[in-house]
Amino acid sequence: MSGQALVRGLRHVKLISGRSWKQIFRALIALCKRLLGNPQVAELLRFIFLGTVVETGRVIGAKMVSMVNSFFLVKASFKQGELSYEWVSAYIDHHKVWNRSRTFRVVARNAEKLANRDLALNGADGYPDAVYEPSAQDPELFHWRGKHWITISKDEKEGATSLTLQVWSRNRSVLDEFVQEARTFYRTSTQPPPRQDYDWSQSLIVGHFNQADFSYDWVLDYLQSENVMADANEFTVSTKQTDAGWNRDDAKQLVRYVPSSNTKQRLRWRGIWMQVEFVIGYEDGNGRTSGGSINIMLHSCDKAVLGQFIEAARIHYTNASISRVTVHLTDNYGSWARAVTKNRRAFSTLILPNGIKELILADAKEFLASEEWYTFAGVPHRRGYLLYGEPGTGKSSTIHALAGELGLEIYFISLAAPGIDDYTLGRLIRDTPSRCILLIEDIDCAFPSREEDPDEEPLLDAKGIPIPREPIPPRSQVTLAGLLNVLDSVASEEGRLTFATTNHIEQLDPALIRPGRMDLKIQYGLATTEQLEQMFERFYPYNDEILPELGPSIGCYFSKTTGERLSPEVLSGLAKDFAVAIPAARYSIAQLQGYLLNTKNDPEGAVAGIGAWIEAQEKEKREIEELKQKRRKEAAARRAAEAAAEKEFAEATREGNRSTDSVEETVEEAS
Ligand SMILES: Nc1ncnc2c1ncn2[C@@H]1O[C@H](COP(=O)(O)OP(=O)(O)OP(=O)(O)O)[C@@H](O)[C@H]1O
Repeated sequence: MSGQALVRGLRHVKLISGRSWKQIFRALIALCKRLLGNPQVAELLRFIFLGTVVETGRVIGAKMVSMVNSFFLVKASFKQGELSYEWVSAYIDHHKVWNRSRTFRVVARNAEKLANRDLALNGADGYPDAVYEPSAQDPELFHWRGKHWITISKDEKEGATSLTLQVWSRNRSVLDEFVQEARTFYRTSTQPPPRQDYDWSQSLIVGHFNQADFSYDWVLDYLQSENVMADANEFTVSTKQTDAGWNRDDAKQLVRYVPSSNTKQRLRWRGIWMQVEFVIGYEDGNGRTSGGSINIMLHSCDKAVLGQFIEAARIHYTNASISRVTVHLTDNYGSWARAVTKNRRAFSTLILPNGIKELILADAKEFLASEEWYTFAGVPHRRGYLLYGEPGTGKSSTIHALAGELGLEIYFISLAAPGIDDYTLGRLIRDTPSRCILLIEDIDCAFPSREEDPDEEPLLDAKGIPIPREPIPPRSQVTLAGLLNVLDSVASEEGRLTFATTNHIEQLDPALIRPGRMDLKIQYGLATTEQLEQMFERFYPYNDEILPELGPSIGCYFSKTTGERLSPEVLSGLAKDFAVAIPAARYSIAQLQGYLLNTKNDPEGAVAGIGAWIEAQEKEKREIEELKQKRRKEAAARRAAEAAAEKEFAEATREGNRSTDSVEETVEEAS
């Protein structure tokens, strides 16, 4: 439009002000005619009209397509991280939907473990195979059950994958059936589900078992028996026999495959898939691990299944421990750490003076069997045993053998262990089950001690009066009051056998060993002649079933001089010679066991060499005694010198004070 036309138009607008509507309308029509007469304006209006028609057509077309879609298509999307994604994904993999695809991501995997092995280029040379994994791609058409067409597309956005299904059907039930079938396929598949990092606690049952809890041991043991490591490919190789691992029961196996931290294994248990995650704890200064856990994700949302699993684990554990004794140990933080299991020690292998073994066993059995009586009589159902005496005389061995005999687990507490104080001791005891053996070793370390040595020079003060010695502070943070509290607590009333051992009964407070806390006190002494004879017979038994031609074996020994097999009579004679050759109550069984281990297959040699061994022992004892005497004398001389120096200093100070006083007096007199 030219500038003149615009000016003319505006002039016209001015003219219309104050006129009637009819005149205004006429003026507008005249203006439009004049504008339409302009070819550029006419062109612009034509464009606007055409654009409006095309856009309206497009919108109507899209609306119609969407109407048709919603009429003939059912659409569903599945997002990775959801269990439903896994169902559909596994199902379409199984139906090889992606095999016709032409867009892949090539990865290196062990083809044997793949659900869709057809997508792998098998090598079978022990090296990973090239595997074609379907990647985000154009939709695939899947002819499901031969009658329904489903378009499947896979999208990857910001690392998250989703599947979109479009079912070509008027009926939504086709989609329902498809999802249902995928779900059933996944649940019943013999192919392990892929390892998952997602938190599915909303849809599946997840159980956490902490190392500090006893259920951890049950579950760990059970999982090993169920061969949970079968599909693992990440291990920590351990040669430590205390580490529970794969091949644990094979004694010949030198290395064990312990699950690596945070590895996830799949296991099918009674038809239900479960994913097991091992979280390995940290190792404390004593080489024990704590803080670990086992997390189990059951492919079920029935809580009862978890209960059944735990019960199965518990029963398995109990059965397995019939031939073994479980010892629970504490960690540095005052909690029960993982248990160790030891082979059961036969009660018959204990060599104790006549009747002692039988007495302990009968007493413990009677106690366990009389729970009702205790309740009836209103007496706390607990029993305390104090085993005291020289080191190496069989106190700990008795408790281990008894635990095996009674099928009880041992809860071992060392009062001197770091982290054990009154509070943690109480907590530990509360956390033990009823019917177990609570073993408190070296109970004396909770008390201040002072080893009185009769030969030691008494320490005298300046006036020559003996100074009482400072008691050596206890090695434990547990106080007597704390210990008594724990022994008397309600938690100790549930059929628990408390065993305490000490080498120094004289250091124990009488309150601790009174009946009710320590009901049976048994002294363990150095080996008697009778025990020595029994010990020899245990080391060199005579076994009729072993033929001499089979060579030396347990129960078959040959004379070094004649080469003949030693008869039972000869062995019995040797046992007597051995026992009388050793002074009674002079050596512990542990010491003699050490000696006999050197002559395991040579009973004659054991008897022949015992004299020299005793001589060496006595010589060693004498030397130690002499060294002790020497140290004592040195210490006494040092103390005497210190006392003399102190005395001299005190006298010099007194002398100095006297002379100062006399100088002051002289000065005063002079003034
Ligand atoms: N009376 C015994 N019968 C059988 N074996 C024994 C006996 N005494 C000691 N032994 C053997 O000696 C070793 C040490 O024994 P044990 O640990 O039971 O002694 P202890 O009295 O508990 O010693 P400590 O007071 O030092 O703890 C074990 O290998 C055990 O087999």
